[in-house]
Amino acid sequence: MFERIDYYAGDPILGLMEKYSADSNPNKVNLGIGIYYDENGVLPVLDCVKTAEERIADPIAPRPYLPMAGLPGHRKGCQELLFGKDAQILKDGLVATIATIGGSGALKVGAEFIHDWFPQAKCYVSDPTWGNHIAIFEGSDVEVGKYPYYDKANSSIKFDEMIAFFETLNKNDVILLHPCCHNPTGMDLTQAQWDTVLNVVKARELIPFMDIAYQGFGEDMDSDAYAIRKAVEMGLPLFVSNSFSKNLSLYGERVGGLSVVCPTVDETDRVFGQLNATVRRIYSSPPSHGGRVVDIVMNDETLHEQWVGEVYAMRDRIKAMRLKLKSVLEAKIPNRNFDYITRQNGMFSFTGLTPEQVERLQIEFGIYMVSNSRMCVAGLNTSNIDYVANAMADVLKD
Ligand SMILES: Cc1[nH+]cc(COP(=O)(O)O)c(/C=N/[C@@H](CC(=O)O)C(=O)O)c1O
Repeated sequence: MFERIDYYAGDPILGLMEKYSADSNPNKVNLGIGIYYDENGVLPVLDCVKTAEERIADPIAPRPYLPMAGLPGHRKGCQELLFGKDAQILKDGLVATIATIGGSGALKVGAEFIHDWFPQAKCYVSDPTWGNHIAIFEGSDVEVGKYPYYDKANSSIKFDEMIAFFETLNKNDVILLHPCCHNPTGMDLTQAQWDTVLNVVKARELIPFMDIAYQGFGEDMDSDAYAIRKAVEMGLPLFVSNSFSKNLSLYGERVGGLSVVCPTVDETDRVFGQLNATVRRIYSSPPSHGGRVVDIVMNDETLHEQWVGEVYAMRDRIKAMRLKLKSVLEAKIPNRNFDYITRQNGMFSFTGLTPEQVERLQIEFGIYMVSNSRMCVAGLNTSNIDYVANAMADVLKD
């Protein structure tokens, strides 16, 4: 019956977790999946989340279905985080926002919407990008192309090539953009470069789809949303998928959002309705527990302030690990340039190691990175960073 079904080769990122868990090496280090671990190598529960959880637990309430769009407070939290608390478009009711099953669910609903209502559109992703971007859009029968983005040889962005490529695209083509903390390269555009990109988007009437999964891990909550708010200022139509997995450390609660900025209230209503219809036919409604945590943390002023501080502490620890790794590697291999480690932003560093070197790190040292050479810097801490740097130096020297 099912003998013709293909075997699943596994996911290049999630599959690493299983390998890592099964590895008996006492020195093993997980630099694979984009998860924030604290200085003790533990996945933290944020204090603001603990408070929210206590409020949810006492008194414990029934668990009815949520609306297809999720809790209003979850949706409001997404909107104010992305566009700014006092954004005019929020006052004018020009943003259709739904709570989703993580950022992945937001991308899926967005891809389905594009497929249904912009059937001629192709979606272009950065080269390289988070692998699941391609799988999600192709899974919704949206043709996916790649735009030039990362220059491996110079650890830089192929900016002119990228702009020239965007200028060849057709009206309503979608370009999937990382507003901050690019996955997997960590290389972000400057604000001036974003202005140039958005001017081309406007001129070519492209559809910008911005996927922000690490807001707060780059510079700060507002700076990390620069591209989003600039697009709004320019009056562009805009899709934004956001994830609370990382910055609320709520990975398994599957909390995120999808927002669509529209020109008129009537169009916002139409889009909001179809987003609901799309949710209904895929997963019907989002999970309630995570939604309630998001609602409480995002809308309680004291907890929101505490949350921002906790995200910045995670951000700063990652930045400290970048500085330390760079200095240790520079000391060990003085003739090699490691500036890229501190020029990159957010959780990831694109180390430029070859697949063979990545494999050696895994087999000989129990150090797990993604095969494309992406390292999750948040997996480093003062206890393992010298071990990792020494191992990297070993494989780089040979
Ligand atoms: C850019 C980006 N967008 C969306 C997501 C999905 O987020 P979620 O809210 O968990 O559905 C991830 C997850 N990235 C990490 C984990 C994964 O691959 O699923 C990663 O890149 O390791 C991203 O890196």
